[in-house]
Amino acid sequence: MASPIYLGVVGVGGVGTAFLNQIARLPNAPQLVLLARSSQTLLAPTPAYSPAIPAGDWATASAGPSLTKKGALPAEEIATYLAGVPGRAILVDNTSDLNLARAYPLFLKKGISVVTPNKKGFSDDLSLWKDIFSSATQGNALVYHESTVGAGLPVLSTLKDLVATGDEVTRIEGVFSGTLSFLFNTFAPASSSSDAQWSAVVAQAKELGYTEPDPRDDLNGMDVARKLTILARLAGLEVSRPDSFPIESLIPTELASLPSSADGISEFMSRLPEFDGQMADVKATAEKQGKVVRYVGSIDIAAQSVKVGLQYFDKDSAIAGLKGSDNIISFYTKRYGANPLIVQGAGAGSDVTAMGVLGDLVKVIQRLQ
Ligand SMILES: NC(=O)C1=CN([C@@H]2O[C@H](COP(=O)(O)OP(=O)(O)OC[C@H]3O[C@@H](n4cnc5c(N)ncnc54)[C@H](OP(=O)(O)O)[C@@H]3O)[C@@H](O)[C@H]2O)C=CC1
Ligand SMILES: N[C@@H](CC=O)C(=O)O
Ligand code: NA
Repeated sequence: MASPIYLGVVGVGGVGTAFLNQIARLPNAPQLVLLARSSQTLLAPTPAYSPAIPAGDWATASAGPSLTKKGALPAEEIATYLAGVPGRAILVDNTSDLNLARAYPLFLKKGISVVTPNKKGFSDDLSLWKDIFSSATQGNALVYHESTVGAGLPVLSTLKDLVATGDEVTRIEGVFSGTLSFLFNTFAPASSSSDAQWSAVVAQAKELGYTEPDPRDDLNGMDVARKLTILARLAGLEVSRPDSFPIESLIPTELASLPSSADGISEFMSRLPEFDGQMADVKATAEKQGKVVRYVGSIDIAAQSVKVGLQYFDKDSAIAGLKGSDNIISFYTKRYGANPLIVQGAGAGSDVTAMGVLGDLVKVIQRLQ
């Protein structure tokens, strides 16, 4: 008989909330026994791990007496709790926390599978990447992270299939940031004119839930660099760190040293309008050449090079014509020849990202049973 599956979810922000709403509508969903945010943890009482937490109505249930409430728990304690379930356990990490990602090997060695849209663990030191996958093998657990690149778009599954079936991937290129796509498509559209100020569009992208918890992680190019690091590693390149190649930042120099705290984010957002002229100049330079500016990335496998930054594009090109938060990712391979395999669609947003996380969860459940 199949083992019952139990779920621990960390993070109930934009993606976490959309994920919980989607799983609440899933038939035969696993039992949700742990739900944590930065300062609180909700647990199904042990030893029975019952009653479970209602995914779609956890806030109401947390006010009642039947669930255990604690403050923030260290990763070790979460892992010990999940390792004790009477079945198989899966951790869904819907945070962007590097420290939690650093604990994935601990979870995996205990047999707890990991599903996450959090890029940090897969794009930080190469040693962590190796530790994650060797720990999964050791613990007979699974790791899925489709939403770390292109949100819910089938980017990693496509690349893995190309590699696993023996195709030779030579180049991967495109637009990898939903936020930067939205910013440039709105601020410098190819098919119309726009009076939008850069800072106002940045605020809009944050409001729409496209940005990282700290929008500077999008504007400094690091989010794109992390995605390219993940893709390059899956394609076989041993990229040591996401900052091991040049990354063009769109953060005004004057604001570069603000602290990475909540206050630092607020000060950055409130002072950004002072520097709208800088991005207006970039846009005007492209326009003088009859082009538009876009933020793109590329990986050349043979040359072992990764590039991240601004480029000018003809107004009738596919990249210039993207809409909303769309990503476009082209895989050049030996089998596909001169016409790349292209994946395109929304590359940010809570619902599409949560879909990628839930799709991974469904795959893990199928493989564990
Ligand atoms: N938004 C998008 O379009 C996409 C997002 N992603 C990734 O999804 C992840 C989540 O993004 P998003 O939902 O937008 O972010 P949010 O900032 O909306 O939510 C983050 C959540 O994580 C919680 N959290 C942060 N640190 C910890 C911690 N140490 N322990 C427990 N909980 C913690 C926060 O707690 P609290 O509620 O207490 O603040 C919050 O609930 C990120 O890794 C992001 O890169 C990937 C693809 C697309
Ligand atoms: N902030 C990211 C979210 C998805 O990874 C982006 O804008 O692409
Ligand atoms: Na994806």
